Parts: sequence; structure tokens; C-alpha cells
Amino acid sequence: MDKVKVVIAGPRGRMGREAVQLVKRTDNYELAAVIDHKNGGGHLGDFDGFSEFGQIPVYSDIAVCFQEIEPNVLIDLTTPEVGMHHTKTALEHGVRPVVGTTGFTKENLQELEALCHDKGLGCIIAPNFALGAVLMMKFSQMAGRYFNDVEIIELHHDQKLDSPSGTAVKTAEMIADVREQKQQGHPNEKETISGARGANFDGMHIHSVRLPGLIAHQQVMFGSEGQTLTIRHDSYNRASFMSGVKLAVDTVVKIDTLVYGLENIME
Ligand SMILES: NC(=O)C1=CN([C@@H]2O[C@H](COP(=O)(O)OP(=O)(O)OC[C@H]3O[C@@H](n4cnc5c(N)ncnc54)[C@H](O)[C@@H]3O)[C@@H](O)[C@H]2O)C=CC1
Ligand SMILES: O=C(O)C1=N[C@H](C(=O)O)C[C@H](O)C1
Repeated sequence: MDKVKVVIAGPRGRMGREAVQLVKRTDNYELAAVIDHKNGGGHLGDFDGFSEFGQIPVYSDIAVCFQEIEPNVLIDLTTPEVGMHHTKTALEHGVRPVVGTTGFTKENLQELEALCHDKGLGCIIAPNFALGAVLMMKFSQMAGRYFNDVEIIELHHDQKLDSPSGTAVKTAEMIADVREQKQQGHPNEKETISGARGANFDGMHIHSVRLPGLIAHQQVMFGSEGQTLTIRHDSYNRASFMSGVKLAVDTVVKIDTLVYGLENIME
């Protein structure tokens, strides 16, 4: 393949804008089109801050986009509901998805895994593209073998739609794979204000903080007799996610199954 022909869904968003720049500066990628539900029929160059992108077409209908453009890869950075529809439509049209959009359910993942299998196509769903965040999840999983008591605190900007974050859910899943199951806290503990103990995942607790000024942060705290261990990652800008997006695009064109989490493709 000469150049990887890429379509980006959500180009005007916080992540989409960064991804557009990533594709532009990567020699063997070509930004073939973008998907934007509000501006179909126009050109990317018409959007505020995108004049350098001139005549790159904007589609509202993703199926029409795939039929006319025939891209290799879709990068989806939209919303949970839309992201699932985009990912399925991509696979149905022979396009390999790289999905940063969070909020996919277990059932969504199972459905997509089956579709990848049927079509013989790769798809990468990455709850977090920041390589440091992936390491934070892996280190947390290592710690989960030795500490049964864990509280996950994820902290994000206040425009985030889903909670807990995709990263927190994936972290909890990875820890649950190795942790001896335990219902944490006092057996008789009572919340005097509902939600005080956060979400309960397999007996672990997840707390979601939303504040202006934050970008994307997570702290995983482990405790046992006389000690605590805290593992923390901070993304201070959205450029922090782009090396992971590039790794996913470079990998997805070579695989024919669904991969959930960058830890599965990081060497
Ligand atoms: N995997 C990762 O490393 C990261 C994932 N995310 C996730 O990526 C997603 C996007 O995040 P942000 O860029 O912060 O959100 P955002 O709200 O800035 O951008 C979302 C974009 O989706 C677009 N959109 C909504 N409906 C659409 C549709 N029907 N068709 C096409 N575009 C549509 C909106 O116009 C908007 O531009 C979220 O799910 C977020 O959780 C965010 C940061 C990192
Ligand atoms: O919405 C965000 O901003 C982020 N979403 C992802 C998540 O839900 O984990 C990744 C990162 O935390 C930023």
C-alpha cells in the first residue's frame, strides 16, 4: 500500500483536530475525507482554523463516504452512540476502524469482534491512546496481583460525556483479570449521600471527577496493611494521544481481528 487513505470522523472536536494534524504531517498517510454530521457537502478548508486543508470533502453520510472514497482506515473520535454506528458501517464497507471514542459496552465489543471475524478485517478500539496511560494500566494490573483493595480515581475536563471514563473501565477490567475478587470496604458501610463510594466494579470502586482546567488524568490507589501504592498518569494536552493513534493506524492495516486496548499491540 503506497499511502494509507484515512477518513476522520469528528474532525472539529478536541481530539479530531489533533488527528487531522497527525495525518497531515505523516508522510505515508493521506487525509481522504472527513465525517461531520453538520457540514456534509462542504470542504474541510471551509471550517474555522482548517483553511490549509482546502478541498478535502466533508461527508455527513458515512456509508456514502466509504462508497465514494474507498479509504483504508477510519479514525473515529465522536460520541459513544455515533461511534458504534460508524465502526460497524466501516467494517461492513471493508474499512478498518481505529476507535478512540469511549463508552462502548461489552455487548458492542462482542458484536464488533464477530463482525471483524466475518469480514476478516482488523479494528483497534483504544480507550486511551497515551502510551503512558497504557503503561499506568499495565502497572496497575501488575499491582492488582498483590493488592486486593483498589480505588480508581479518574479526573477529566467537564465537557466529557461518559463516566466512568473508558480508561477507568479498562483499568478495572485488567485488574479484575488478576485480582482475587473482594467486596471492598466495611461490610456494613452505608452511603449517607448516594454515590459517595463511587461506582462498584467487581467490588472495586471507581470515582469520576469533572472540572474545568483538567484534561485527562487517572490515579489508581492500592492499599494493604501499613502501606498504600499510588500509580498516576496525566495527559496535559491532546497531542499526548497522537503517538498511540499512529501506532494503531500502522497496526490496523496489518491485522484481521479486533484489538481492544493498545497494551495488546505495544511491544
Ligand atoms: N482514546 C483516547 O485516547 C481518547 C478518547 N477520547 C474520546 O474521544 C471522543 C471524542 O472526544 P473529544 O474530541 O474530547 O470530544 P468533542 O466533543 O470535542 O468532539 C466530538 C466530535 O464528534 C462530532 N460528532 C458528534 N456527532 C457526530 C456525528 N454524528 N458524525 C460525525 N461527527 C459527530 C462533534 O461534532 C465533535 O466535533 C470521546 O468519546 C472521548 O471520550 C478523548 C480523548 C482521548
Ligand atoms: O474524553 C476524554 O477527554 C478522554 N477520554 C478517554 C477515556 O474515556 O478514558 C481517554 C482519556 O482519558 C481522555
